[in-house]
Amino acid sequence: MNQEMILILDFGGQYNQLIARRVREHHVYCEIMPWKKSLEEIKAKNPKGIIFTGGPNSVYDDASPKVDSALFALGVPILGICYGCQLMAYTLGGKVGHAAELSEYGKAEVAFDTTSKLLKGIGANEICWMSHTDYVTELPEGFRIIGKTPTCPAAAIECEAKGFYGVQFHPEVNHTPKGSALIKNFLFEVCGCKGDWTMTNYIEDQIKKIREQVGDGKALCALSGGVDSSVVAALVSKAIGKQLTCVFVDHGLMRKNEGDEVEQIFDGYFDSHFVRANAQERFLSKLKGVTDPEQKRKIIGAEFIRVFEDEARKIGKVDYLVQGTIYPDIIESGLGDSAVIKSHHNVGGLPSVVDFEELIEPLRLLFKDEVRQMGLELGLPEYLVYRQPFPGPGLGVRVIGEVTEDKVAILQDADAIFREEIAKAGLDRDINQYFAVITDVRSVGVMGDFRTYDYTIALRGVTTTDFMTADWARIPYEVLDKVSTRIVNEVKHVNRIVYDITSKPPATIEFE
Ligand SMILES: Nc1ncnc2c1ncn2[C@@H]1O[C@H](COP(=O)(O)OP(=O)(O)OP(=O)(O)O)[C@@H](O)[C@H]1O
Ligand SMILES: O=c1[nH]c(=O)c2[nH+]cn([C@@H]3O[C@H](COP(=O)(O)O)[C@@H](O)[C@H]3O)c2[nH]1
Ligand SMILES: NC(=O)CC[C@H](N)C(=O)O
Ligand SMILES: [Mg+2]
Repeated sequence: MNQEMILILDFGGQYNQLIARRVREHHVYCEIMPWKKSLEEIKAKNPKGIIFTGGPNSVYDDASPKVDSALFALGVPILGICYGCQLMAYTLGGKVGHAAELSEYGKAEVAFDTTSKLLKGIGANEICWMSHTDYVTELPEGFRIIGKTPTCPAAAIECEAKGFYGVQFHPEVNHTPKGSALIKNFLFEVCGCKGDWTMTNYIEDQIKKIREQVGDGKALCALSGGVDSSVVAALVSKAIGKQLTCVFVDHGLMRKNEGDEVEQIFDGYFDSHFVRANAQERFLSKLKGVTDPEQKRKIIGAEFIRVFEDEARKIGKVDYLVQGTIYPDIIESGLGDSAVIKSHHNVGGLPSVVDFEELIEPLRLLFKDEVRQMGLELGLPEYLVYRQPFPGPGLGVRVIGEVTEDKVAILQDADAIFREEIAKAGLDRDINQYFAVITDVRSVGVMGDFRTYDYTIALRGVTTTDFMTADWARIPYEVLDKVSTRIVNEVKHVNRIVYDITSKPPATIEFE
């Protein structure tokens, strides 16, 4: 890719993803790189500008992350944020102090010197969001102060001649209303970016790259019908057409009619081969008698791989495996110094087992909303692009206890009614994920003067942006009432409906 790019050096701050989002919002491409990368690797990226992120450490600790001072001699503009600002000042010969009594957390009004390029169009007094204890006490040579608060004398600094800027506050968060404007100024006024990052260009670049990589080889794509794998299949099929085979594994744990729907949509949809592997019985027999959630997940994950291997063998020699890995997947798996959040047991284990030479992951640097945008540009219909996520293990983690054909069928019917009513009420875009769960609890009911002893269905609906934390959705009572009435009337062996009102944490989104 030869378009202009900004490099974000990650020092372990909590908002690093947000910095990347803010930069890309201005149509400038950027990548996050761990601070440990060598000067050579940084130079090889040929960045138009570098942003140092915040971080939990203090620069005067010997063990804290540092940068090669030669970085400052590359002639590339640098913006340091919080720890990044302190690190820049420290490395260039300034001083950084610690003042526990002067810690600033939250909003502060910063008085700016608006003659600075970085502050073009920004007011003389603006609210900015702070989160620090250390601060720059002595500027390096050639620097001047362009922003201060009563407690922080160097809230913003610059060395215009070299294109070095530092801010003690966090311009990337929404609590700094003019933060986006400041980042824009850094990109356009300081680094001279043009803003040439568009999804159309990115798609073209990726298609070219994939063609070069694959040559006349063959590739395989695990296609679930979910957003990420659908978009990646659309992209790769545009690049290499018939050299790609998409394999959809129907494990019998899909939502009602979903297996047929996926087949209907994707068989012949792309210019590639499509295979539906009907593996319902294989999965069910492996899951017989198993009740432990982790064991269920492991069995499903392993069986996925077996099915996949079988399909790969039928196709012959396959050199490449296409995956819909997206940026948050990578960040959550512990890129740089950010903490590992959770490794879900899904089909991520495929490449180590099946013999592929290389992975193709063209979405690995995109955020979910960018993936959706790509899907739309590639012509995928909105209902596919805006689907709610559906976990790889499927209903296997929504049937509590042993998975049986009967319980799966009851759950599919109840879940279909719930989803139908949510859509009818126009709530499907507001609630980020919603589904039914069949609990392993049976209880006594009375229906038509008879005693029943049947299952309890739990409904779950959450609002979330990142799926790492979530709140339970305030679904209107009338909608819940309708769903409840319909399920107990239309689905046999269900006599009780409950609604889950826990957030994550302490609960998780899925029950298992
Ligand atoms: N039933 C399936 N058949 C084939 N591949 C699958 C199946 N379920 C999951 N996968 C593979 O596992 C990957 C991870 O699943 P994941 O649910 O995270 O992504 P997705 O289904 O593509 O998108 P979404 O997050 O919207 O559900 C998928 O991209 C796909 O490659
Ligand atoms: O592809 C997947 N494979 C899995 O094994 C898996 N487990 C949970 N999820 C989805 O991840 C999000 C967070 O789920 P939890 O709060 O239950 O951990 C929610 O969106 C879940 O649906 C999975 N996705
Ligand atoms: N948010 C940050 O980057 C904090 C930097 C440094 N640890 C401080 O306390 O000042
Ligand atoms: Mg999925």
